[in-house]
Amino acid sequence: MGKTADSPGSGARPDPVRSFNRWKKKHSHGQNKKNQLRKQLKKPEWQVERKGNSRLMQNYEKINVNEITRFSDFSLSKKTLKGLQEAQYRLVTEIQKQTIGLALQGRDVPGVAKTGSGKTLAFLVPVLETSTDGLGVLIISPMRELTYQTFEVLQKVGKNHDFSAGLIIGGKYLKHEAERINNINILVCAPGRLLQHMDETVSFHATALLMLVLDEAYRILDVGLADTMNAIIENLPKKRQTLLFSATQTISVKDLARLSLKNTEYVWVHEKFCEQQQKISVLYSFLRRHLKKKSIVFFSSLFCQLRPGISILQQMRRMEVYNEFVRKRAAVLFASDVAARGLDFPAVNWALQFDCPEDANTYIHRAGRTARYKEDGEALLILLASEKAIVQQLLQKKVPIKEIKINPEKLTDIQKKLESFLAEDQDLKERAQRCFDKEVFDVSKLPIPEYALSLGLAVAPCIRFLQKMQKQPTKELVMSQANKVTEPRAPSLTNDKVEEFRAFFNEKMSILQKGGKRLKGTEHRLANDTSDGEQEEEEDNEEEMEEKLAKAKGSQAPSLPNTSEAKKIKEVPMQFLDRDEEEEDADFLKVKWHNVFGFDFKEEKTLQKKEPSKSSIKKKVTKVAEAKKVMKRNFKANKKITCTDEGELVQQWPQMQKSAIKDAEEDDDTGGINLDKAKGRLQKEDKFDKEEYRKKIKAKHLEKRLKEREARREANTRQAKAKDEEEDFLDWSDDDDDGFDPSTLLDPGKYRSSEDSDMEDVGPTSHNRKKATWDTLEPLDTGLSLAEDEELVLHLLRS
Ligand SMILES: Nc1ncnc2c1ncn2[C@@H]1O[C@H](COP(=O)(O)OP(=O)(O)OP(=O)(O)O)[C@@H](O)[C@H]1O
Repeated sequence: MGKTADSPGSGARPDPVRSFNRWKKKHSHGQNKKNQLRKQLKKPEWQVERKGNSRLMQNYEKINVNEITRFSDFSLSKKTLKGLQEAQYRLVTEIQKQTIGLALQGRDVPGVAKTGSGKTLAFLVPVLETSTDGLGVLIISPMRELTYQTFEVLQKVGKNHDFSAGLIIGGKYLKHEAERINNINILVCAPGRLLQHMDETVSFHATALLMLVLDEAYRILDVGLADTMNAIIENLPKKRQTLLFSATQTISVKDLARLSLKNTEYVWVHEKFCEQQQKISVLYSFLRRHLKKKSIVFFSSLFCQLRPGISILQQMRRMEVYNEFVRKRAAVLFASDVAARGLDFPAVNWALQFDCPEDANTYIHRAGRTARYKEDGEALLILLASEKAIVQQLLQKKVPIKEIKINPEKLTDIQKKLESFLAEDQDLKERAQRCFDKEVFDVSKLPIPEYALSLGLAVAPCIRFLQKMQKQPTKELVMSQANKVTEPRAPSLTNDKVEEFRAFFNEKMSILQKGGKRLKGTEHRLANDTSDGEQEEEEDNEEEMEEKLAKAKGSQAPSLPNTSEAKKIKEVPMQFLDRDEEEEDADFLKVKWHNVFGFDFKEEKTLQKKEPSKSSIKKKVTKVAEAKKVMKRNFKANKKITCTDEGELVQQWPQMQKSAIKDAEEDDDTGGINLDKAKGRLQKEDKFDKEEYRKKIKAKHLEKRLKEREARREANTRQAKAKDEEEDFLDWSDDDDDGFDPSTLLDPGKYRSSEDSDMEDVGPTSHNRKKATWDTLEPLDTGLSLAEDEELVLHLLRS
């Protein structure tokens, strides 16, 4: 019998479905076990991240600056790279290229680069790559506006990170800040408020600090903030990384020591040209480092015309200066181009060209003052970016040039020294200010603030003609318009800048003019002008500004979800981002970016733009209002008192009221100016002055006439005497009648007519003489009153 397919038998195949199910059960059981095991083995996210970070950190040492073009070329975390990409930052700027790698390697980096070169990201990227528990990073900026800006960028680029970041900007909400400041990993702040928390907030400490960043370090380390910064630094751990960023100004070696910088790499990013305001420091530093050499420093003739305080041309003409320079082994001669041609100075080590030569030929002549005959010598040309055209000319002339980078560590910044010299010496200061004289050169093409600094002037003088020039189109402009040339002369002070400054100034003024307690405080500080007044003033202003901000924010309240939140915002005008408390409890390390007060910077900005604050509306200040303001301040002018010949003390300035009518108004202390009364008083004063003046003139006339009469009388006496002598002579020559010539006698008529005298009758011609006299005699106008004439006559009669 045959087997059916269904019948079970010993050789029957197992049911595939059942066996699959059995296999599946077994396999999934194993898989579950594996999964469970895997789960057990899995590390927390933060641990994984740390591991990744340490892998990245191993790559830091391999960073090669020359190979960096994009942020992704650095060994950065995914979160930072994502943030950078989302903010459209891909390629690095020069300062970022030069500093980020060094900072990641843990070096202290003082970085100097011009404004707008991307310094903010240069320090924020390393900040974001610093993993931290507690307060790990402090970013200090000198001004409130800067802290805002920095915080905005930090918020944008670091949004994928889990740190908490906070911005404290001062104001009266110290307590509110104090409650939250401890939960911050990255703190952006201004120095004054930070120190206040260090002093007053018991729970606040920075013992775990890993990185200190000073933005605009030059200003933070300035004398005005020196005490505050020293106190802050005392509260920070010594073992930390420090990044300092500054625009154009050098950071002195002393300051670097103050911050106890170690393992420092100075980064100086410039276009390999000298900055205008550095020129003088470069020259000074060069000379200090070549004290045993003989150098000639060439200034352009223009510089000589500017009278830098030493008569350069004159000295060049003087042979003894020439001889002395030749004789000395080490000396510096300041020279103009006159010396560049022809004069032979043996053994000059350096020909230094402080001002760019007019052309390649002048360069060659100047450089030719060194390396004469078989001697060695070197030539150095200090070039500004605006003078780079000369490089091309020199290359054309086949002059070999080598670019030298200034080593900032060896550069002595004498800016402050220059400024203090000028502060002490008014004459020197005036000379420096005169350097802006338009006769000398085209000041409109100057970078004014930089040029002022290079002359030691902290503030550029007011250049009226330049402002006028900006208002009126120049000839060139008119011509260029006629020729449809679109590039007019570009004055360096734009109207926008002037307007910007004016708005800023008005705002500051309006803050000062506010009434109430605060104003009194401000006045007090102004009068006392304490040494750290600058900082206090800044913080006080900050408080005022913050009040304004609060007002602006108050008006924003309706757009907020509920009133309690709105109240919160109103109460806390500063941005203070910290971690959410609930979240903090749940996961201590995982702290999200969270804007507690729901404050939107953009909204804030547009709000400020849309709603011009009272202060930004330009107020027309009348002279009367200004005078009142000055009166309220109770300033007292200096007195100038001189001593007359008679020993009487006379007050010259301020002029005293001399009129007899010293009105009772003086006692009228109503606090304002009564214009009508003041006018009346001035008129009376004027009348009194005129009378006094007239009297003085009359007295002078009288004196003059008396003198004239005296002189005439003396002349008459002399003539009478001469006549006597003549008569004597005639008597004596009586014997010799033939020798007498009557024509030698004086013509008495002539004599008389020339005199308006009423003297005695002298002989037979007296009648004629009298007639002649009366014919020509005009009635005498003494210019005096009748009484005075009488007095004069009496005086004459008496004498
Ligand atoms: N790598 C980059 N790619 C594109 N834009 C950048 C980059 N770095 C910075 N910027 C932009 O350049 C501008 C200037 O940058 P930043 O404010 O950092 O300059 P700064 O040197 O700090 O200037 P200041 O001294 O005036 O503060 C900013 O608008 C910034 O967004």
